[in-house]
Amino acid sequence: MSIIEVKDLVKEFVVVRKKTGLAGAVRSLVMPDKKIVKGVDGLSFNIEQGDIVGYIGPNGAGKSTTIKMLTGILHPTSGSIQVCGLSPQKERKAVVRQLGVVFGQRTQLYWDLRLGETFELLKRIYRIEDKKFKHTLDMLNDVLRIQDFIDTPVRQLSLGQRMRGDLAASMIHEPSVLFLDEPTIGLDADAKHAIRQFIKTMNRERRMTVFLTTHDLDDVEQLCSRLLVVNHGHIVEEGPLDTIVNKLAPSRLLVIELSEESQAPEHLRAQLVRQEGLKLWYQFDKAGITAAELIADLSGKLPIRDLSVQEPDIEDAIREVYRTTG
Ligand SMILES: Nc1ncnc2c1ncn2[C@@H]1O[C@H](COP(=O)(O)OP(=O)(O)OP(=O)(O)O)[C@@H](O)[C@H]1O
Repeated sequence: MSIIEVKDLVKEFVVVRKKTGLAGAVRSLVMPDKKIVKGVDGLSFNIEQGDIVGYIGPNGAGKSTTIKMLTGILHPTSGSIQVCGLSPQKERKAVVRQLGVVFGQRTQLYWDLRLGETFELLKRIYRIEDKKFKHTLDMLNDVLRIQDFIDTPVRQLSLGQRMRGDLAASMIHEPSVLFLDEPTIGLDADAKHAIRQFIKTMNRERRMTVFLTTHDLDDVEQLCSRLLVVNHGHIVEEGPLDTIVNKLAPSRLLVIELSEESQAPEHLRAQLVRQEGLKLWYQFDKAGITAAELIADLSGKLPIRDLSVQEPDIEDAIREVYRTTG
């Protein structure tokens, strides 16, 4: 059984269009002009335990709406969700014990409490015994280095410290699934690195399943074993990042620098697309020939001084998915 199962999920929001002016306001009250907005529209996917899945899509694609339904905050209009074999809507209390949730744009911490007091409060809410609590906090401190600011009120924490505090708080009750909605947004390079290390460690050592939404493709590259690309509320691509990029942008470039001027040879499975002075660019498809084979073929015919292989741009490939499914 998959740890998360989503089938034919739909979430409709009713939006009332406001009319302008006093007469318009009165008319809106008597006869509201209602419009249905589909936040999620026929969404289906499964996630296996221990996966780190990147859930990506353009603005307004339905990512946050999905996370809110998976964590029981929102009720679907139709369709079914199972998380750890439970319904987040019907068995919310039991599901919440299994989940950690972090929203990068909004803290879950108590603004007026010190970070350590927040952890104490969560300990009581989840009824965690002293020994286990101390053990988990020590482990979280090892990875997230929260000890330095554990006595600081949450309102005074920097964004990076707050984010580490949020992640620690989401892990206090040792959940089996962690939902992260843009966990690295606005963070500097060091803080991003720390958060990514934390996610990798929790996944490796505790087999924790991670469901991650992000607009930062470095998060995706460094963390995710699998991607779900959502657009207009349903899945438009899925699979490992490499597979998606290879499918959309199969060409690579071999850039060769010559030691002396030479006639560039033709090649059956690569195309000479550019030549400038001592520099040559050959375009080739990974499925047709490997870079090693092409280099071996050309090195006998050309005086090569230096070379490099340019992989396709991941952002371009992902933008292409959004464009073609938009
Ligand atoms: N409470 C709401 N009332 C009305 N419409 C909503 C509501 N919440 C979301 N929507 C609409 O549902 C769609 C999906 O929104 P959602 O916030 O899930 O997108 P997202 O993929 O998380 O976007 P972003 O990357 O910008 O955060 C959008 O069209 C949005 O306007």
